[in-house]
Amino acid sequence: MNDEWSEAVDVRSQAADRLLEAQRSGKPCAPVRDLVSTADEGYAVQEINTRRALDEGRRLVGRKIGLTNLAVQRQLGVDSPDFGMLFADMAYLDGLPVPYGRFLQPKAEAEVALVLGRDLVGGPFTVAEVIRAVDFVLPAIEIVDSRVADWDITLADTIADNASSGAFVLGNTPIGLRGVDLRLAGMTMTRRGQEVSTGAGAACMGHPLNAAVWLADTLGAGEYPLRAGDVVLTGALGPVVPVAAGDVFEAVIDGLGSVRAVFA
Ligand SMILES: C=C/C=C(\O)C(=O)O
Repeated sequence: MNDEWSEAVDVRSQAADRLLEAQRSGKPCAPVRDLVSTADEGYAVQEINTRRALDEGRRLVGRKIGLTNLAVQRQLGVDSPDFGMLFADMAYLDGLPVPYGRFLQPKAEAEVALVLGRDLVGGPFTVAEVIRAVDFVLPAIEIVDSRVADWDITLADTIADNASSGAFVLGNTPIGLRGVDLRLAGMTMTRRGQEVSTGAGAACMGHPLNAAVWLADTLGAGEYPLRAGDVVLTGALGPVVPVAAGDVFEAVIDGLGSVRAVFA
């Protein structure tokens, strides 16, 4: 290893350590953009903490796609999608308690979740190949969280921070893609009965399957391609909403049904 290379590795490890310590201590940290500035560097940091998670025995069960919605990009001041890893311990059941205390600064967003029945290795993929790989679709609430204080994030910060992922709740009624127009599917999310976010499938890169093709292509040739059984959270359909302890969110997506996140 030359000096320049080992210095880059060291800097990325420092960024990964800072984010992991924030997660473990429950105390948000400073952004990591003093250490990493590009998307690629952010993914290198994310991968360090992914390896640590896998080494600890956490099970990879899917991916989230983030920043697919122009409104969300504007909210966060970024201009491209990204992805993060979903582990089994991040999954909660529809309508059952989600422990508020596991998050630092949680926000909720409603999404279309795809569950794959086939691997998507290699690529690039056509939309037809991705459709054939989707076993079923579910409504989902993703709880995003940032280890970075006050959500003061750039694209590199959020990518390094596992795309600001926190947890997710899936609906319980699987629906086939046949006959569902995800582009036109409207979404309404309420908090304690009050409407707080609305949108439609088209808000997610024009169609949630476009986001899925982007993800499959991005991961297909890498170390962690999409596999049969993986959950893919395709990205927020409407504005992201802050969560307080005791909140109950319900998201309804036309054609897919509903899902509830109940914060204990
Ligand atoms: C910061 C996270 C954003 C997302 O998860 C999203 O846009 O879906």
